[in-house]
Amino acid sequence: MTGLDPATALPPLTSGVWGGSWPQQSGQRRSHVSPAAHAYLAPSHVKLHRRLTSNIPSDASPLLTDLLGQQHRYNVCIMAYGQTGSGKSFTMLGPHCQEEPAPPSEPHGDAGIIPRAAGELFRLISEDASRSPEVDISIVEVYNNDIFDLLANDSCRVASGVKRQVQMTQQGKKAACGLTYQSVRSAAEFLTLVGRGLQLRAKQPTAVHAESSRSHLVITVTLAAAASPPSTEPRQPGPRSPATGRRQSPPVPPRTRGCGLGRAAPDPLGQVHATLQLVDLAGSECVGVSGVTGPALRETSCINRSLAALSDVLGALAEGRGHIPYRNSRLTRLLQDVLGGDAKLQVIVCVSPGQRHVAETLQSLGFGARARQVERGCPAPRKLR
Ligand SMILES: Nc1ncnc2c1ncn2[C@@H]1O[C@H](COP(=O)(O)OP(=O)(O)OP(=O)(O)O)[C@@H](O)[C@H]1O
Repeated sequence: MTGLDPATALPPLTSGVWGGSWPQQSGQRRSHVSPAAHAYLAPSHVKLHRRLTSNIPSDASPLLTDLLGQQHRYNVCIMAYGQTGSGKSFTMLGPHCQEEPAPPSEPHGDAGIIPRAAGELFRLISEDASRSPEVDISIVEVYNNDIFDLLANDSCRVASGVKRQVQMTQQGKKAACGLTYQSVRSAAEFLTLVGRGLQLRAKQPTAVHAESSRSHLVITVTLAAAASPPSTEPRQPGPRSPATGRRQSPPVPPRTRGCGLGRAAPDPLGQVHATLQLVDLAGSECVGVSGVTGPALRETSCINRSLAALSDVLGALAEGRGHIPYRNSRLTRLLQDVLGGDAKLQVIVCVSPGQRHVAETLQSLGFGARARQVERGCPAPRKLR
């Protein structure tokens, strides 16, 4: 545990949703960002997350309901932001967040947003068997301003731990090409894949955090019309995980897509109805405090630069500038569609209560305030076919 300093702790911060509602019809105004889409503006959702309390927001559920709405559907992105060691991975993945996340055992327990979202997603899907979408996930990390596909079934990766780099496209809204998408049919399968991706995620001990994530983790879930009716054949159970003892999913062949991340759009492999992105950002870091040198220093520099680019994008969106600097970093390029596009975006700001982290805390709160000021097009709901 890091970043905690009870002796000098600041008074508890209030936890709550800022600007968490969508505008009424009368309050809507047109977007500067995507006028062609005739989108309407709505505040980003920004939540202040306080450590050492029941700190896992359990209200990802309404967003998932939007994702699978009966009448309309929206793309959704939930991201955790904060200084290194402030609890982002704990918030997104839950305790033991370097391993396969555990499904929530109780409603107000410590399970992270990602296992909660996975459970809720499949619960909602099971409620309406008539419209069972095909659920695919991709997992990438942005490391040293490069994008790596953590699900790539690459013999090179198995042999040497080298991850496959994903090429960026030059134009259009799609941010990455050639990503591996794996089909999942249950929350357990979903979390098994997340666990697999996490094993490859770059980590490095620093003076602030012994298991500091050195990359931004982006999990993208796409929901598409099922290509064929669900099979009635009973599925063979998979082998048990040696680490958790839970059953693993039997292997489903992965596939790659020409373009993976982005807003719901027709796709060569099926009709994508909605996209959910779950983002555990790497932590902002003061080099003097984290004490990193050598390659870790380069990582820190890339993390800080990409977070600054993210902040710049939010600033430009908040001010309604004509040019939004998405291209200044791969992270913002990858998240372009959810930042300036038609997704519902929830930002969770993680802060440490320690007095010695007050500068970073203020910086993080500034980021949250900036995100909250962003007013984008109220997503044009996706009509169901
Ligand atoms: N609410 C909490 N209760 C108990 N322990 C927590 C809580 N939040 C975070 N921790 C612990 O604090 C440490 C740092 O948390 P975490 O790894 O989530 O930070 P982080 O913000 O993701 O850091 P980095 O950006 O460096 O990866 C971990 O050991 C984690 O288990």
